[in-house]
Amino acid sequence: MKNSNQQQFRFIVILLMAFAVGGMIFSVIEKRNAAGGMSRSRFIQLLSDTNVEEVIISQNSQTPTGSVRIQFKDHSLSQDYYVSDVNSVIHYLEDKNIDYVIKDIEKGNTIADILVPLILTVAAAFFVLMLFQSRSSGASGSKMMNFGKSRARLSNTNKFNFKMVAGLNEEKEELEEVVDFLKNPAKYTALGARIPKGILLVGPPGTGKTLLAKAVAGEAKVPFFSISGSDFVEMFVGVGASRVRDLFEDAKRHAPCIIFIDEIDAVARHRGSGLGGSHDEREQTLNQLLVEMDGFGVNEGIIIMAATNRPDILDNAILRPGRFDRKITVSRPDIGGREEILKIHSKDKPLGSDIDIHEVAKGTSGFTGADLENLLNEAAILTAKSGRQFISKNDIDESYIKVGIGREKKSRIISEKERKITAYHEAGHAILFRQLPDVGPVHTISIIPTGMGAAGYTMPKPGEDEMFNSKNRLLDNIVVALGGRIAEEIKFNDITTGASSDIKQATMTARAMVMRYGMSEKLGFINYEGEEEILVSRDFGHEKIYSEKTSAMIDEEVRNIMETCYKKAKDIITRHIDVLEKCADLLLEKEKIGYEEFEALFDD
Ligand SMILES: Nc1ncnc2c1ncn2[C@@H]1O[C@H](COP(=O)(O)OP(=O)(O)OP(=O)(O)O)[C@@H](O)[C@H]1O
Ligand SMILES: [Zn+2]
Repeated sequence: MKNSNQQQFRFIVILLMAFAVGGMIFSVIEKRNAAGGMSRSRFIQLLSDTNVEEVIISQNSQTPTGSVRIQFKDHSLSQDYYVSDVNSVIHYLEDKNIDYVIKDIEKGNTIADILVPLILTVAAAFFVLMLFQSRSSGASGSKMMNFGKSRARLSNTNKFNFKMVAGLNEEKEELEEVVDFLKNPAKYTALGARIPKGILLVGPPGTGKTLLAKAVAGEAKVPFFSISGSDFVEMFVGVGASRVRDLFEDAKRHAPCIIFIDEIDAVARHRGSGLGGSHDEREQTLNQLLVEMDGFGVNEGIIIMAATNRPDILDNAILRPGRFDRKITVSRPDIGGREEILKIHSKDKPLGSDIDIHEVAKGTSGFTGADLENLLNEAAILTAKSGRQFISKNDIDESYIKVGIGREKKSRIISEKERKITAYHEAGHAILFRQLPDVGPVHTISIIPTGMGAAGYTMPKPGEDEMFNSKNRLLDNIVVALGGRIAEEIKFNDITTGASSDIKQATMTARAMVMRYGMSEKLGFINYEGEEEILVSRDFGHEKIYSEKTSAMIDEEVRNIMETCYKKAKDIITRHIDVLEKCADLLLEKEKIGYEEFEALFDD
C-alpha cells in the first residue's frame, strides 16, 4: 500500500515537471503570437461587440505593458492581446462603461518566464512529497505551504443597479436593507441593530442571483469580490482554506464591501458526503469559511452573499445564526416577470412591429432570465446575419427553437395542452388544501415548471412546527395529494401520468398509518415494519415479520384508506367545480397566484 502510493506520487511529480516545461515553451510561443500585430481599430471593434461580458487585464509590474483578454457572455474567451499601454485601455473601458477585472501582476517576457514555472514546479513537487509524507505519518498537510492565494476577482459593479433586475420585487425589497447598511453602517451600529452577515440566494441557474448580488454592490457603491465555490476546491489539502483566509483579509481591507460566493455547494456540502474533491480538503475549506465568518464582528461592513441551486445538499453548519442566516429564494419568473425581463433586454435591440412582448412572455413558460436574454440575443444575431434592421417575430420563433433545444435537457418545453392540464391539476390540490382544516390554507399555486421535473406546485402556508402528526392530518394529506388526479379526471375525462408522485406520496402515508403508527383498528397497535424499511422488506424479499394473512389485511386496509380519501376529495372538488374553473383560468393567465387571489375566487 505504502509503496504503491509512493510510486504514484513520484509519477505525479514527473508529470508535473513535464507539464511545466511544456507550459513554459507554450507560453513563450503564445506571447510571441499575442504580441504580434493588433491594430487599435480591430481591438475597439472587438470591445464594442455586445456580447462582451468582461475584460480581463493582466498588468505588468515594471512597464506600462500588459495583456488583455475578453470574456464573452457565452463564457468563451478571446485570445490574449498584448497592449503597450494598459492605462489607456482602462480609460477606454471606463469611458465606455465596460466591466473589467485587473488580474495578478504579470511580469514581462523575460528570463523570469522560464524561471518562475521551474521554481514553482520544484516547489509543487516538494509539496506533493511533503503532503504524502505528512499523510502517511498521520499529520495534516495544511501548514506545509501556502500557495493558496485567493482567486477572487474584484470587479467593477458601478453600472449595476436594481433597475436592471426585472421582477424579483420581494427579493429586491429584502436587499434594500443591506444596501442601506453598506452605505451607512454607522446608522445601524449606533442603534445596536444586527444586520445579517451572510445571505444565501437559492434558485435555479440563470434566474439572476449573480445579477442581484452585483446590483446590491452597485447600489451601495461598495467593492464586489466574487469567487466560485469550485475555485476553492483543489486537489491539495490546505490550498482552499488558505484561499479563504486570503479572500477575507482582502475584503477586510476594502470594507464595507460584498463577498459573493457562487456555487457555494461546491465547498459547503454536508460533511462526509464524498462527492467531488478530496474530503479533507473540502472540509478544511469549509471549516475555514466558518471560522472567518464567525471571526469578524457583525457590523464590520462585510456582507457575504452566496448562491446555490442545491440547497438540499448544504451542510447545516453554514445556516446557523451569525452565518448564512438569511435565505432568499430566487425562482423562475412568472409571466409578468418574463415580460419585464424581455423589456429590459430588448432595450438596445430594435424590435419589429410584429412582435408582441406579452405574447413572447406567454410562450416562454419556465424560461429563466438568462434563457430570455439568450433568446433575444439569438434573434438579434439571426437578424444581423440576414442584413435586416429589425428583429421579426420569425427570428424570435426560430431562436426559440434553438434556445429551447438547449434548455430541453434541463427542463422540457411544455405545450399549451400540458399547461392547461397542470393548471387544473394544481387547482384541484389547492381547493382541497383550503377546504380541509388540518392542512391549508394555500400560500402559492404555480404552474411554472420547476426544472426538477415538476410541472407546477401548490404550497400551503407553513403551520406551526408540530412534533406529531394527527391521524386526521395524515388523512387530509392523502386527500390533498389525490386532488390533482381527480381534477384532471373531472375536467378532461382522461388522466395523465403527471400524478404519479402524488399517488406514491399518498400510498406511502397510508401504509405508514397502518404499519408504523398503529392507526388501523383492524390491525391494531402493532408495528409491522420490523428493522428494515417497508419497501425493502417487500421488494427484496427480506424476511417478513408477519404472516401472509396479515399481509393481505395490510393491503386491504391501505386500499380502504385510499378509497375513502379518494371519495372525500372527489366530493369536495365536485362541489367547487366553479372555483376549479376560475382558478385554472387565473393560473393560465398569471402562472402563479398567492393566498389573497386564491381566496377571492371563493367570494361569490
Ligand atoms: N430578473 C432578471 N432581470 C434581468 N435580467 C436577468 C434576470 N435574471 C437573469 N437575467 C439575465 O440572465 C443573466 C444570467 O443571470 P445570473 O448570472 O445572474 O444568474 P444566476 O442565477 O446567478 O445563475 P448561475 O446560478 O448560473 O450563476 C444575467 O446576466 C441577466 O442578463
Ligand atoms: Zn400533484
